[in-house]
Amino acid sequence: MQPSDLTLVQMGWRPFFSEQVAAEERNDCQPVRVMSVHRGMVTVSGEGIEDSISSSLPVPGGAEERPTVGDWLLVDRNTRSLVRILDRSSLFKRPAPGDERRVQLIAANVDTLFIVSSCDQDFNIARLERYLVLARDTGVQPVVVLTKADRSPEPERFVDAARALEPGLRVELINGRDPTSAARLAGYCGLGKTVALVGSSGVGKSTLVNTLKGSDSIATQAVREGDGKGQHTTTVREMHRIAGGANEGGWLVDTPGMRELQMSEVSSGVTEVFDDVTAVALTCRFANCTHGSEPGCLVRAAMANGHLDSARFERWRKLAQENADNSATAAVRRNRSAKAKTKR
Ligand SMILES: Nc1nc2c(ncn2[C@@H]2O[C@H](COP(=O)(O)OP(=O)(O)OP(=O)(O)O)[C@@H](O)[C@H]2O)c(=O)[nH]1
Ligand SMILES: [Zn+2]
Repeated sequence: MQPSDLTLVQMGWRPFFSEQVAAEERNDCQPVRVMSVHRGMVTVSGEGIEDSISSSLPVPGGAEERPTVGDWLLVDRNTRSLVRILDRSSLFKRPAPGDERRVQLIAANVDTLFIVSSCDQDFNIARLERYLVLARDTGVQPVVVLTKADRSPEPERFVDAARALEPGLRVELINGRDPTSAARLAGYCGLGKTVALVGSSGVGKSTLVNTLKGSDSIATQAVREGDGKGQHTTTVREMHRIAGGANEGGWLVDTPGMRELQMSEVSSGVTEVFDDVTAVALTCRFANCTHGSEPGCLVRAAMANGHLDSARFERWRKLAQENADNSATAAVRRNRSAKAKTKR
């Protein structure tokens, strides 16, 4: 089925977006969702429309005012030109490769993040914490998906370790190659829901994507697209329809950048995921304590008496430092683009 046959609700349209569009605006404009992004162009789907349009805004905006995968756009009903980008419910971004001072948008309007790890030597608590920080900071529901359950003699051990990370954290144990087993994830992939996957190489992300999508493989999902010069190129779609009975399926974002996310400007996520550590750190009587060798440091005292796990404290310190370093670079970037704007 082509997305153009789908209703807006099936594509993920909900009150959060429709409330942003005034009644009179609907006479001239219609909402479409970005399925993939290419140089200067985006492929979009809406009610009765599937097209490739220019990604330029009528008035160029800031670093985040560019359409990305998963975005909802308003386009002119007649010319199909981009009018504006609707506010996002969530946004994944990262420093642009090769130029850390620029920001690259990865995906927007994601509802759920599958944090994929396998029940083997790939399983790593620090890595799960990193992804949890990202999910919390972005405001996306995290679900830890443990693959290769069929290969581990004691898969429950991994489930317990993951559950211990956060009270109420969703953890699902599956065999990604088995559709019946992967169906445990159906609840997160319902009507119009958008899911993205993160996880290291080889844990089974592509396998899961293919299983959730049903029969067709990623490689066969190509979109024919005009490049504006009359020629045609074939590009890979980055939003995949998830198989679901009676068209109740959602969407899977599978864009390469999603797999290489970094920790930048995620302070609130760090605080939330490590609330146990930050709570102890707040009790420390020195405001600028490094919790190193300062005499009387309460964080070190908590570690000494077993109230705080020192390994977890170290993981927090590393992530917080990395976030601070990357956020400083991001601040420079924003400063620079603000200056460029006032010059215009
Ligand atoms: N037994 C078993 N094998 C699996 C499972 N999930 C994935 N595999 C296998 O693990 C290997 C790697 O899976 P991929 O899906 O390519 O992993 P990936 O995360 O997409 O890796 P990258 O593309 O490198 O990021 C493949 O041989 C899969 O068949 C599972 O649940 N059980
Ligand atoms: Zn201290």
